[in-house]
Amino acid sequence: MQNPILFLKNASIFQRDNLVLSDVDLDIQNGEFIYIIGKTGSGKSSLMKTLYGDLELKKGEGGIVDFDLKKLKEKEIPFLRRKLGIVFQDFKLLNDRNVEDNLLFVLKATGWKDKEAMKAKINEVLEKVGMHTKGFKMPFELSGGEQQRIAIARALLNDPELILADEPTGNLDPRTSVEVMNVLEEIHKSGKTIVMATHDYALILKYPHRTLKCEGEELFEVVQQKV
Ligand SMILES: Nc1ncnc2c1ncn2[C@@H]1O[C@H](COP(=O)(O)OP(=O)(O)OP(=O)(O)O)[C@@H](O)[C@H]1O
Repeated sequence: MQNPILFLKNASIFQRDNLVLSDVDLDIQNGEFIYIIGKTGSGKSSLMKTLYGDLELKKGEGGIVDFDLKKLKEKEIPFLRRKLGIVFQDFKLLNDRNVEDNLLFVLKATGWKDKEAMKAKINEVLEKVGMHTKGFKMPFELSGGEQQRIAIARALLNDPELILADEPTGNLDPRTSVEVMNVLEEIHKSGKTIVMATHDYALILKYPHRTLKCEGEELFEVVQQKV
């Protein structure tokens, strides 16, 4: 078997000094789509934050896209995040500039210089999420589902191997959630690995994938019927 794109071994997840999850063992292979489910406060976001370096891995071992989470230094975090695409529940678009400039901002911040290459990349990611005609729009002129699609496009800018999506449909109505989920499914089919935290059980029944549950300070795999 190849090296996992993401693993945790005997890991404990903390918020400050409070233990949120203990003895977490996790192995995710390239190309998988994984759900992390669990009630509010069960630790889904804390787990995701540990994976993108927002919370320190204080106990246990962990690796993600060739970075050692245990040894991760503050100055390495931006480089880790360039290899990840991160999608949040609340989109986090910059409201003072249009869609294209939101994407341009990220490209420039991550070292892109060539204007034509940046333009082509922006078109490519907008095309992928079906938003290529909306580049001139301001974020507040878009619906929630459209804003999330732009946020997904933004996550794709640096060709990440792995996408971490924390409740990406949490602010969306059921129909819009399905639209956004279809976009994530397409991205998965193109070969990307996706880890998605959600408490939307309707979605995971409609789009079944390996599912891990946070409960009682533990993370364990569940079969769909018991979800
Ligand atoms: N910044 C913080 N400081 C201290 N404790 C926190 C912080 N953020 C979360 N917690 C606590 O950590 C635990 C896990 O929270 P977390 O946000 O990971 O849960 P969650 O499963 O993502 O919940 P939700 O579905 O509501 O987002 C909770 O008990 C929460 O109160």
